[in-house]
Amino acid sequence: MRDPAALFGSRPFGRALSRPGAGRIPVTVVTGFLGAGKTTLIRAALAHPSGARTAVIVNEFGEAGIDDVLLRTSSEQVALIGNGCICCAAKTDLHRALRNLAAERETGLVPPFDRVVVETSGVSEPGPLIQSFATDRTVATHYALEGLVTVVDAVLAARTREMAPTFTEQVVLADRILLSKTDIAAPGVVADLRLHLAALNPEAPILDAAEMRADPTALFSGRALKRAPFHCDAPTAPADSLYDTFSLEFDAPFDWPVFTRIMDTLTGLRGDDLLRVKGFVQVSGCPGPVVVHYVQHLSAPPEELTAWPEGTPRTRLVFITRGLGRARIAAVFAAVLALAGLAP
Ligand SMILES: Nc1nc2c(ncn2[C@@H]2O[C@H](COP(=O)(O)OP(=O)(O)OP(=O)(O)O)[C@@H](O)[C@H]2O)c(=O)[nH]1
Repeated sequence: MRDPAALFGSRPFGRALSRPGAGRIPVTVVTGFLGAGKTTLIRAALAHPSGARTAVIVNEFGEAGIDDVLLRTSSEQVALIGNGCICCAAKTDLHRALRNLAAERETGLVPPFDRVVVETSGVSEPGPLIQSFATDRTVATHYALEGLVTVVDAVLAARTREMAPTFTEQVVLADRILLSKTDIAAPGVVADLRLHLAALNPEAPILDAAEMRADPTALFSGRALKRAPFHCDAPTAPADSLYDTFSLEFDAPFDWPVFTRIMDTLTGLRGDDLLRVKGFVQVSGCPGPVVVHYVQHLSAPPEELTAWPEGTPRTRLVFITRGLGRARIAAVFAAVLALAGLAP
């Protein structure tokens, strides 16, 4: 591995909204639509020794924090903020988290850290977030925004850009674009996507997320931050109004085949509208939770953790859908469980 410290390095980019100065803490913002691979990227970066003194701020869109639990295994300092997007209304949560982190760092209340990574929720508009680094005096005093990295899902990008305006904003404002899931995308799709992304944002290098995860050196080297192209004085439609977000919890453990049948039914019937499902499943015979991820029609291989991270073992699933409410999803769970002779 080359010098991985450059991943979080304090070398400023040429033009920055707040110029990194002595003592300021560099901040890297990672954005990308729901399920694009932001947490996967950050976990990989934190797993490297150079990521040891990194604080992570996670903004999750959903009722229950899943990413923060996964990231906690890699960083000593993880803060979960809000339950929604970081946009005009919610950015104060980010300010508060950054201010608290700075204060706690000075008083030694938190383990020492040299840099901060902010994982935005998949539906966040990054413009107001970037702007806030220049407009909030306390934040600007303590922090220097180093870069905006946007992760783009190579399999689902075409579909996502049709349904979500935030996708385009995330690409246009990026200093680095990372293509994830190129390992499972058709080569022609990847080539077309590269052309589309290059047309949207000719300045940002388009890199492979898997390569960045293996060797993060090139991720943040020597690019200028773009200036946010708009102001947030005028109220914008809150991104979360486009989506239904809720969680479902179950006390009884699932038989794995029954759980997969439920999820196959859901993705088969309404995969287009099932934007994101993630969570911990309590599976009969497994001592720890099984971490599951679904992004529209795609499901990832489940990951079994050795122990429950917190609290009583129980299944906890976060859903982010387009027009599918809690009751409809719960009905599918109930129907398949009933077919299997089990009560929900
Ligand atoms: N095959 C493949 N899967 C990937 C890649 N990157 C991420 N994934 C999978 O995609 C799923 C979603 O990844 P996450 O890292 O949780 O995505 P995210 O952007 O943090 O998701 P949200 O926070 O919910 O918006 C997980 O199952 C990952 O294992 C990749 O490059 N290739």
